[in-house]
Amino acid sequence: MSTTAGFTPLRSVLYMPSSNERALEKAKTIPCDGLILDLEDAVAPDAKPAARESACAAAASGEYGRRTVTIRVNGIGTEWHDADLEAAAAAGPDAVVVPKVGSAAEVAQLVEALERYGAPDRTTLWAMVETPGAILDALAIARASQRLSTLVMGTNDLVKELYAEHVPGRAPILPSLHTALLAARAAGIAIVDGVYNDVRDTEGFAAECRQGREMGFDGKTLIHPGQVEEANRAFAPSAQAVEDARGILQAWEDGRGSGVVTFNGRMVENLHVESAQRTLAIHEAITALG
Ligand SMILES: CC(C)(COP(=O)(O)OP(=O)(O)OC[C@H]1O[C@@H](n2cnc3c(N)ncnc32)[C@H](O)[C@@H]1OP(=O)(O)O)[C@@H](O)C(=O)NCCC(=O)NCCSC(=O)C[C@H](O)C(=O)O
Ligand SMILES: [Mg+2]
Repeated sequence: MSTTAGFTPLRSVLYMPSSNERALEKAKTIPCDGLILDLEDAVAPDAKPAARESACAAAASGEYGRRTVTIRVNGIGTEWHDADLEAAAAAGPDAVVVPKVGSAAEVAQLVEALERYGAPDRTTLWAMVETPGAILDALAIARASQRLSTLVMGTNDLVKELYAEHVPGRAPILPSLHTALLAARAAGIAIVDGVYNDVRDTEGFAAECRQGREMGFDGKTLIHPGQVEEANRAFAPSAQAVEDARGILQAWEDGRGSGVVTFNGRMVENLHVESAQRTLAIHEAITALG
């Protein structure tokens, strides 16, 4: 995991079935910010024990460089959950991703289990919010533990549970996306958007990245290496945004002492300075990835 001044880029977080050895190998060269080694939906029941071993070996290998490496375990209440969590805790990935987290009490239960199984302090918890109950309890979930660092949208399950439909623009789930975003920001944690299922539809994917960025997501979860480049571009500050941020800081510096200045004809107050500083911190963290 690569972090600059406490900021870890999560523009592109790629799922891969942990049962797919080729994908696990290929991931070492894919320029994504994060990996989710999946044990849940992408792995058939009879392949789960072997996939668990492969995911844990990969996470413990140290062969994924600067990428944030996570393991998605099977959900609470499934026959695989306890063994997944115990093995993942011992492997010590950057995070353990838990699907279908439903309440703050479940977060507390997961954190207690990670500690009981000896997970290193560096291993955080990522909670997937993908059920109606999780959306309605999103703030309590997001604030439930210091160990919870990230919310992950599960938009396939959400659409399924709502009896909704996948449509361009995502109108049926926008209230849910906003609610989860509000919760993450109120709790001061990261949040990544859901996946785009049509790996051939590059235009639709780019539009959804743009929408996610404009809403405030830190990045997007992905299902195919071909989606990485666009997500990295969409969730990074543009060259213009970086230039503007530098200009705002300079204008503020030049007008030292006054509570309001202008930059390119636009009003600049302290809050705009804070946004500019955040933009530059993100830009520096991304640049440091090399
Ligand atoms: C979607 C896929 C099944 C498509 O597979 P395929 O048609 O085989 O892809 P390609 O032939 O284009 O693959 C080209 C090469 O890239 C490698 N590859 C493909 N996908 C990945 C990947 N995700 N990570 C790493 N490498 C990947 C292939 O191995 C090929 O390599 P090579 O042979 O060397 O050329 C497939 O992309 C796939 O399985 N994707 C991941 C599916 C997944 O993990 N799903 C679960 C998570 S989504 C979800 O559940 C979200 C949430 O819970 C919700 O509710 O929304
Ligand atoms: Mg799901």
